[in-house]
Amino acid sequence: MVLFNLGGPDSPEAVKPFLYNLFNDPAIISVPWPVRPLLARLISSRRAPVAREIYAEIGGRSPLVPLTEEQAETLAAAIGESGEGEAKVFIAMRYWHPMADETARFVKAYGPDEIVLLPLYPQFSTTTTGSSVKDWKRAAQVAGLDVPTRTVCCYPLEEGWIAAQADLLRQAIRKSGEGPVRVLFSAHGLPKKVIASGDPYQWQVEQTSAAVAEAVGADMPEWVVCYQSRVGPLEWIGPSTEDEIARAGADGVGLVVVPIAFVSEHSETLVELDIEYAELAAHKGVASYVRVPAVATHSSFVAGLARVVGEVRGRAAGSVCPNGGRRICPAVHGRCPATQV
Ligand SMILES: C=CC1=C(C)c2cc3[nH]c(cc4nc(cc5[nH]c(cc1n2)c(C)c5CCC(=O)O)C(CCC(=O)O)=C4C)c(C)c3C=C
Ligand SMILES: [Fe+2]
Ligand SMILES: [Fe+2]
Repeated sequence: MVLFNLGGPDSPEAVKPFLYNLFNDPAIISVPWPVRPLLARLISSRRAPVAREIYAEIGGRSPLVPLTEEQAETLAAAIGESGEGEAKVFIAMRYWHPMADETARFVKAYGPDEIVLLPLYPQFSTTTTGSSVKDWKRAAQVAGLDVPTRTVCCYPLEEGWIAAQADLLRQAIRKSGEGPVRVLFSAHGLPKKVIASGDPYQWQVEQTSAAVAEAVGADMPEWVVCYQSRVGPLEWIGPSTEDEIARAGADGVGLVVVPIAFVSEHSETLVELDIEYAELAAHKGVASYVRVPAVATHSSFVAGLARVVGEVRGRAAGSVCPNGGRRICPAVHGRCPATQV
């Protein structure tokens, strides 16, 4: 099994090459070669000092790889216990090490009889899962890895994932104390043109948020979906998390903020949500500000991942949609997005 995530710099020196890899991805910047690498060089040079300051707040490096390794170990143990048979779990990061080429060589040396590609992104986007799957296919070919492969597209409504989020949210609501509270489901944003070209991400984020709100049940306060982490000059989907924080201040409500598209902690949760947005909330007079932790190795989440893997193992090789393909994003696309990569 191969877990996909974005990856992050493991030292201050790695920030610029990590950003270069990110902006040189055609799924992130859709301009043709050779303009894209030139543009990527320019943007990564400009962004690096800002990004270095962000990572300096959390020790100069992203915790994403060690946290993903913990998820991999926990998932391997859960699959072992479920009686589904032996599973070795590898990780492949999209923009920093260990990247697909390195991982594909390790997988080849291990010699599996079947591979399951499992994104650590519950909602499908061409910019995340789509990009990782495409890169894996290239790397597997280079490594001479010719093994039946199943690709999980997404699991926005998976029972264990929803239960884990609802459990953590319920605890946070209890912590937030007296007074009216509003829940912000905050997801990483995307440029509007990505959504306009058929990306199901926003639709799936809304589906996840509604399912978590329903699972929390009677204790669920009013809630809204919003989008964080905007970079670049394009217009992004909204409302922005910053605007929602300002609105909460004006309305005199406290906030509980749920990272709804991230399953582990990294710069966008530990710096953006915990430092920058917490400061903004204080500045805007928001009565209280509680951030829900990422699901990480929550037992319900890991059990859910193990279930998704169990469902796709042994099926006909190719892309497998555990959500029923056509059913999951009817308003946005006709087929499972993973089959279109
Ligand atoms: C659901 C997850 C993510 C989507 C969708 C996504 C799209 C996207 N991201 C950028 C630009 C940047 N992202 C950066 C960091 C980053 N992004 C995600 C996830 C999604 N990105 C994660 C998990 C991280 C954190 C990495 C870590 O800390 O380990 C960064 C770098 C940090 C910074 O400079 O602020 C950039 C830049 C774009 C342009 C985009 C969609 C087009
Ligand atoms: Fe991002
Ligand atoms: Fe699908």
